[in-house]
Amino acid sequence: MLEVSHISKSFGSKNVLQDVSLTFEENKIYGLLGRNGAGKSTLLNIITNRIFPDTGEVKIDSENVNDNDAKLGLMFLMSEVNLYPNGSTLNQIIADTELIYGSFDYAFAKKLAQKFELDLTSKFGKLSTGYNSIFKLILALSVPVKFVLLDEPVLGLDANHREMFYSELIQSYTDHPRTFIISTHLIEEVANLISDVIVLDEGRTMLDQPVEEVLAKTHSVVGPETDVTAYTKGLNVIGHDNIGTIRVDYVYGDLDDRQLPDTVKISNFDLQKLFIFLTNQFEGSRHYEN
Ligand SMILES: Nc1ncnc2c1ncn2[C@@H]1O[C@H](COP(=O)(O)OP(=O)(O)OP(=O)(O)O)[C@@H](O)[C@H]1O
Repeated sequence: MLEVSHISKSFGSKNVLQDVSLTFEENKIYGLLGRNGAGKSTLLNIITNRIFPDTGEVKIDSENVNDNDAKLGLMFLMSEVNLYPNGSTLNQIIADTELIYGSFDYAFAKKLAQKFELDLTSKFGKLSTGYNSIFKLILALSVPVKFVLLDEPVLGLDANHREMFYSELIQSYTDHPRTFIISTHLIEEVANLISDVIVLDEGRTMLDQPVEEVLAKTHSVVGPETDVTAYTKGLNVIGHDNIGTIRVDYVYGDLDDRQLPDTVKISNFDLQKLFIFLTNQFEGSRHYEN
């Protein structure tokens, strides 16, 4: 179990993370969502000890990860930052990675390189943006860690390669279950992949729940405007659409046993819509978990 407790971090006068506490359980796939600048990369960097929080701590199985090689070796962070020398070949970087992590799934890495048509004798610095991501993803999926953290994993990948990556990730997870934390803006693409969703908003935890539970609380209420607004009065309406005389109210939360008029229909809506409405709400109506 990976635990983040009361993490706060400022850069100058900007509070980037404010009292963030999260628990990442074994063998789950977490989607870490948030608008630009919400603090996602900062959080992933703090978890993996690349930067340090002002307050709070990160623990794996109750042990602080700070300067703790045994615990840090259980995590791998793939991010936009290039940690590898431009002049090294991909094979050399793989060998170095094996040294750091103690072992490496060469067969799997080779299979992936073949599938993505990546030549492992290429120099790292010569890779295109997409292939730079592909190589780092191959590393992330081939190292023997318990926690794989992916920060914008599909940056620069074309649609075919993104599909391939998602299916390889599912296959790899099925073969060797472990915990994934995936920070992404491509919510629709990961919606069927993730088991739990975390939304960071302006450095605070807005949502931290299993996807199934979250979706069960989404209700789009459709019908004639007066009937819809009368029905949703007092409910947590987080957004609405008007299509001519038809109104859709988007409700997040449990519905009570109020009478549903015949003219009004209710169904669930998706994670991306929920994310947009939640992170667009007026300052005063935003609800945080901390
Ligand atoms: N080293 C730094 N020095 C100063 N400010 C920083 C530093 N790193 C991050 N920030 C600021 O912290 C805030 C959060 O950045 P962060 O990269 O964590 O957000 P993010 O959620 O990953 O955003 P994006 O989705 O745009 O990548 C931003 O306002 C950013 O400018």
